[in-house]
Amino acid sequence: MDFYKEDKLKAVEAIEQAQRLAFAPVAFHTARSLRDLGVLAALDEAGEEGLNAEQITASSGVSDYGVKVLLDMGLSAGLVTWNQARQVYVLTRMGYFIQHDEMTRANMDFTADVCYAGLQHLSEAISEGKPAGLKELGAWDTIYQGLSSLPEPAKQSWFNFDHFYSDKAFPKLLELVFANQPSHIVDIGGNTGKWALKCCEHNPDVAISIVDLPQQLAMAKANAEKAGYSERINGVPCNMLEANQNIPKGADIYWMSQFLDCFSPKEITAILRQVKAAMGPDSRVFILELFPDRQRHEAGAHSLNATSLYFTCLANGNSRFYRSTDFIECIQEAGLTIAEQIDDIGWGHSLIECC
Ligand SMILES: C[S@@+](CC[C@H](N)C(=O)[O-])C[C@H]1O[C@@H](n2cnc3c(N)ncnc32)[C@H](O)[C@@H]1O
Repeated sequence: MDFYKEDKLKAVEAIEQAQRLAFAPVAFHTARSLRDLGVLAALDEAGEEGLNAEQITASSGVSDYGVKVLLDMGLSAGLVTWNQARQVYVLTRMGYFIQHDEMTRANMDFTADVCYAGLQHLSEAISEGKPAGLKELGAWDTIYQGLSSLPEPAKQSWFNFDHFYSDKAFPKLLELVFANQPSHIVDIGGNTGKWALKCCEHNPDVAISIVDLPQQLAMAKANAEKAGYSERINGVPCNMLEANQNIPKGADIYWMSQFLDCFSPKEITAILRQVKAAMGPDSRVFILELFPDRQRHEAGAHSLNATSLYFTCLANGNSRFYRSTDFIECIQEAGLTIAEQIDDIGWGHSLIECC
């Protein structure tokens, strides 16, 4: 990956960065507290004039001690600047993004509510090949069995994170997927049914079969019913890790969005073989994934590499966001042929079409 080919830091910068990393959890929680306690909002409203500690206390209700101890760390973390002459704090651009940017919020809440407690078990997860941090959320073997019953706020943050990334990609994806007017789409790992609902809204005739674990399907079915699409969306309970007979056969499209990254390479190949066996002569497979090595910006690769460790520590212990080169090997091993790959959809998704 081109972003990472050289060591760019001089020694003095490297030791400074090492300290930033050593205290990174403190900076993280400081930023989140400043956001959630309304301190960043108060500073945002004040603009370039800034506010002194007394004014921030008056506007946010946070104690004088709280304002000063948090904002002094905020200075070190780059969230605010300090005007010595006027004794005021001023919000920086980074502070602005922590307060307002939707992607930053989705990432931060996911990290805090879903991953943070579990990540302390990372070495154990790597040694055992199991999601050793998941016990911090519930007593399941993998997070997928527990998705519909995650405790709050983890549940909300998990779904916000997942949907944030898929929602942005939907308009372009609908255009690509409906180019050949499919009448039956099988959405494997269809989750809450968001994609199925979008497809039904987009096209009045298409029918969707959502294939997912039984406990997940209840939520998808309820959503389909609520939207008035229960006749066009059906649920197929199915554990794709078991040899299945019940994946609908001969559909126009087999759709897998952010699904295959939930599995190990061996499992991905086995799942794709099952899909291939269900395909008819004109069926197409569309795989929507996020690949660290296909990102335009280093921040994209950074986010994906970090999220991979959620898979390690909390999801199932053996999956990740793969490099595209590794992923393509699984597709080829399953006997599928790649017809097209389109990168840079939404927030950095890649769509692979296979036949
Ligand atoms: C990360 S979500 C993807 C959701 C959705 N497709 C999207 O793009 O937002 C993964 C989905 O795969 C489902 N899943 C995980 N393991 C599965 C399995 N063994 N068999 C069937 N579905 C599974 C989960 O229940 C979940 O709905």
